Parts: sequence; C-alpha cells; structure tokens
Amino acid sequence: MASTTPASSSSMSVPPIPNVSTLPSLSAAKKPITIITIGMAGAGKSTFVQRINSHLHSKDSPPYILNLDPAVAFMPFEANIDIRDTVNYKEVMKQYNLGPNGGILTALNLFTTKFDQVLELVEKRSDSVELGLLVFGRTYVILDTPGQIEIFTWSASGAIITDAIASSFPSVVAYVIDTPRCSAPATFMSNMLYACSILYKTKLPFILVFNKTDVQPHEFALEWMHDFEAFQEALATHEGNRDADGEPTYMNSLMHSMSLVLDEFYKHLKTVGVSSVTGDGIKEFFEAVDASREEYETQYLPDIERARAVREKTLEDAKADSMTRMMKDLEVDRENFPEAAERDRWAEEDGDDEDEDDGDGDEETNIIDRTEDGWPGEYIDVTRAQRHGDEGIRWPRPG
Ligand SMILES: Nc1nc2c(ncn2[C@@H]2O[C@H](COP(=O)(O)OP(=O)(O)OP(=O)(O)O)[C@@H](O)[C@H]2O)c(=O)[nH]1
Repeated sequence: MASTTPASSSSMSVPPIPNVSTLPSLSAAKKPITIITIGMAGAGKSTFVQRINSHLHSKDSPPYILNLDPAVAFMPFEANIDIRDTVNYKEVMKQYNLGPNGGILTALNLFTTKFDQVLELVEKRSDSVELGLLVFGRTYVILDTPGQIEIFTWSASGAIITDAIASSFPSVVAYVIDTPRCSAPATFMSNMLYACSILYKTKLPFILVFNKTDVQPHEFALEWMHDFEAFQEALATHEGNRDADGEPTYMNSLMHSMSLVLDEFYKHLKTVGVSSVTGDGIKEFFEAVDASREEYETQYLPDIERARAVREKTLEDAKADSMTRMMKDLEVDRENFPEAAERDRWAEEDGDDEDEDDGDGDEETNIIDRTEDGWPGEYIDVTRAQRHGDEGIRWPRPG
C-alpha cells in the first residue's frame, strides 16, 4: 500500500478525537480493563509490563499490549500494536527538524490521528469468544508509554489517548516509580507532584507502583505518605533546609506547604510495592487493578460519560454552526455571481470521489495488529509535510 502524509495542513494542529461512540461496544461484563503504564524514563515501565505480561500468561490470560513509545530500542515483550510500525520516529525528527523529545511528542500526535483504528482493533481482538463452557478473550489491555511524561500532563495526544481508552474500557493508571531514586525527600516529593498532575489530567483510578523493591523496599515511602510528621522530620534532616542562621530556608517552607497539598492527594491512591525483576508484589498489583475496575464503574464512569456527552454536544453545535455559516456564504456568493454558480454545478461525469485520495494521502495508513497481520506496518509518510510558504514548517502541535 502507498505511504501517506500525516494529515492535511489544517488538520495537523490538533489530532482529531476518535469517534468512540461509533465503535461496536462490548457488554460491560466482557470488557477488558486497560492498564495505562506511565512513569519517568528509567522507572522500569517496560520491565514492569513484561512482568505483568508473563504473570498473565502464567494464568492463561494473555493481555493485549500496545507500545506507544516510538523511540524504544528494545522491548522485553511482543506488542500486539506497536507505534513503531506506523510512525518512523527518526524520519519525524529529520523532516520536522526536531530533537528527541519533540520527535517523540510529534510521533505520538501523528499516531493519535489513527487512534480510532487502534480502538477498533482492541475492541475486536479483546472480544470474548465462548466455546462450550470456556470463554476466550483478553481480560487485560496494557499500554506501555514513553518516559516523557509531559505527554500526559500537557500534550493533546496524551489526553486524547487516555480519554478515548477510558471512554471505551474500564481503565486504570499504573504510575511506575523508581523507588531507590526516591529515597531523598525532595525527589520523592517532585515525583509525587508529577503523579498528582497526571491524576488531575487523566481523572482515572490511580495506582502508585513502587518498583525495584528488590533494591530498596518501599516502606519508607508509605510512612512518608501516611504519617505527615514523619515526612516533615525527613525534610528537616535533609541537607540545605536551614540557612546560615539556622532558620528554615525558603525551599523548606515551600516543601512543607506542598506536602500539605499532597497529603490530600494520597488519600485517593492505591499503592503497591513491586519488583519487576523478581515478580514480588505482582499479585497485590492485580488485586489493586481489580478494585480499580469497581471504582471506575461506580465513581469514574458517570463523570466520563457526562464529559463525553458535553464534548459531543459541543462538537455537534460547532458543526451545525459552521454548516449554517457556509450555507449563508454560498447563498451570498450565488446572488453576487450567478454565472459562476451556474458553472459550479456537480456533473454526472465527475463521478463519486468518495474513495479518491484527497491529496493529503492520510486515508490509507492502516494500523496493524503485529501478532496477526503482516509485518512491517505502513508508515505515515512525513516527507510531504514540510514547508508552507512563509509560515515555516507545520507539524502536529499539542493543542
Ligand atoms: N533491580 C531492578 N531493576 C529494574 C526493575 N525494573 C526495571 N529495572 C531496570 O531499570 C532499567 C530501566 O528499565 P526499563 O524497563 O527500560 O524502564 P522504562 O521506564 O521503560 O524506561 P524508558 O523506556 O526510558 O522510559 C533497566 O536496566 C531495568 O533492568 C526492578 O524491579 N528491579
């Protein structure tokens, strides 16, 4: 199949929101739960995904895995859908003149334009098949994501992906933390603030996964989270917290105030300690996931549905409004230029151009399920989306 451009220039600024309402829907009981793995670079996300993958295989319940990291060189598991089959990240960097971070973000934005296809595939492959007394189907869908977690705090694609997934399936965020690297109170707090902003953006059930407990047990973190005084004590003994006169520094007071804010945030979280290397804590992780499914259905789903209804209504209103304005413009045009209007009629011989390429070449890129379809996939062609007159390079930007 021919390769294609990412999108027309006008549609490249913000990836379109997949229309999940048109997808075939599974009955609630059959729906798999989606685990969205997010965490800083090197926290151990991929190793963790492989660990839960092998745990699920050992339970005869293989998950459906999506790799959303376009720049990953090695993955310890085989993904069913891999962004690298659709977007050539190095080519994106080259064509749009971007560094590694911008390249990852743009690659994800491009991939998001195809996310309705991804959802369709997940729906299709995760549907249960009943054979006699046995039920075959995927109970878990797992997303591995890039370490650039700003994708989930400010980029359009992060929000579109999590919204689209969460509107279609029960979903939970597994925020993976490098426990040994959090043993300093300031680092711990900054990681928690990241987690807090991701919770705020995704508005989904949230599990803090303290990883690498084989190197450093996570009990200190639990104590800091549940005992405010203990964290204050750790802060007080931390270097740089007093000035030359022995008074608390600005940083110390700031951290004190922030820890008050975080105290509220901790109340809404589940925490587990795991070692992705030894497999310790994986059972507890799945208990937390199962509890999150219930939480999703009772507490989160009503809000998600409300937000989706508002979004759809806004979209409908915007469409209706622009249609009315276009019709008015046409009317004025026809009155002012009757001859042009006469010439501008649709002729039989023009044929139906529904299947024709509209020039942006976006229609033919298909997302593939690597484990079932032929590989490699088909790259979105980014070579034509280059310069536009004086406006410079246009590339998909977060909204
Ligand atoms: N000791 C120990 N090492 C771990 C554990 N989990 C991951 N690691 C190591 O941590 C390093 C980073 O792991 P990855 O799984 O690549 O981390 P990631 O978060 O996917 O990294 P990015 O792809 O850069 O975002 C690797 O060297 C892993 O072997 C763990 O539970 N214990």
